[in-house]
Amino acid sequence: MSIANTENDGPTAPEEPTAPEGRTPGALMTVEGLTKHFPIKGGFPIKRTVGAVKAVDGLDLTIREGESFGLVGESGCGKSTTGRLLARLLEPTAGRITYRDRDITRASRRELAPVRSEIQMIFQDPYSSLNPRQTVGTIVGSPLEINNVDPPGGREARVRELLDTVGLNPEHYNRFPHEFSGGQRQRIGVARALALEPRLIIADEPVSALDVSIQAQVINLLRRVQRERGIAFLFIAHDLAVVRHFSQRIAVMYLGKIVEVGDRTAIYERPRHPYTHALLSAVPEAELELAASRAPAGEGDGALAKPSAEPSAKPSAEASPKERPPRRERIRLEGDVPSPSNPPSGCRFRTRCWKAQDRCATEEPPLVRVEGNAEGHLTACHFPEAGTVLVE
Ligand SMILES: Nc1ncnc2c1ncn2[C@@H]1O[C@H](COP(=O)(O)OP(=O)(O)OP(=O)(O)O)[C@@H](O)[C@H]1O
Repeated sequence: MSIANTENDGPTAPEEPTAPEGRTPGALMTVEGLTKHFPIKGGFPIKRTVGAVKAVDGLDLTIREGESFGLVGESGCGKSTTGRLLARLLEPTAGRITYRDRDITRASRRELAPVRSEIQMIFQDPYSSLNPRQTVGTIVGSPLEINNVDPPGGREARVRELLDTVGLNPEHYNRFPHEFSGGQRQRIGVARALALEPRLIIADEPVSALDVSIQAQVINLLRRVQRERGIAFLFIAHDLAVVRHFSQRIAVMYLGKIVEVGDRTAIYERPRHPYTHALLSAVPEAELELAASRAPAGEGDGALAKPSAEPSAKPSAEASPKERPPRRERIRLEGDVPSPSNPPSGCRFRTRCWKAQDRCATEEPPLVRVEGNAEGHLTACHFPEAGTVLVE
């Protein structure tokens, strides 16, 4: 997709997300060995567990205060399940989730109540995620009501303010979801997610169901609220151009596991895992450059990642040809993601990997910093790519 900067970011918006109240940015949520196996039932007349869908299978990651963390991978890799586990909408099979130094893995409903208000979700489908029988005012105000929050000035005033924040007319308070377009409905979802002033928003493919032109507007809205309010985001997507546009750090997921994680520049300019390389090569170069030219500057950003207030079809003028990342070899990934109920032994990607050798079938590669990787750039591969591969 191409990104048009149609959302007004506002002249006073800071360029980088900052932790609110001057707190030092640090770990907000840490996940260790997170696992979710869905049982497969079979047999007649008595149904028994005959297997398991290993949707998430030993995930380690950290989301820092105020950062936007991208999680990408093909359909069926376990991204949505991860998002729902982190929001504690699903019970993990194993592993640990720590939120602000508190282990919330097995927290009871009551213990979770204060955490739930700090962690909000935005869903993919703006049609099914809003109750068609409720007015916009009721939908956006429901988190306030459920949590018994009475903001100064009252709930209605707060909801109207939220509608204004997300670019909707506060006068539409009494309208119903069907009276809005897809993009506007997603804005309603964003307003609802903001109602309790969350610290973390888990956005599960928030623009995938929208028209390309509308996608850009919603992404720019999310970027703006992230920057202005210092909210951490877990941004789930299969589209690498979109994630680059939004996230400072990115994890690439394959069949329930993270295969590579690093800051944006490392992932896009020096991918080491063949799967990351393949995903990147599926995104047209022009889109990556365009997304890069619009991405907010952050740690590890290269010269391409200068924010641009004006939409432009060209890469950033600051980037000399020498500084631009070289073009990548095109790689066509054959076949589908194997079944998570019976993942390949060793490296799970080996059945689709052009570099696979015997060792890949017997030994699972750990997620580690490999030679030549920058700090924080981890790769799970026995035979990592040498860096960016030039075309011809
Ligand atoms: N409730 C469930 N019961 C059984 N299997 C499930 C359940 N939810 C998800 N799965 C399976 O877990 C695997 C991972 O699904 P998940 O939706 O997390 O992947 P994803 O990467 O988000 O893909 P998509 O982009 O298509 O949503 C899939 O094989 C899916 O069929």
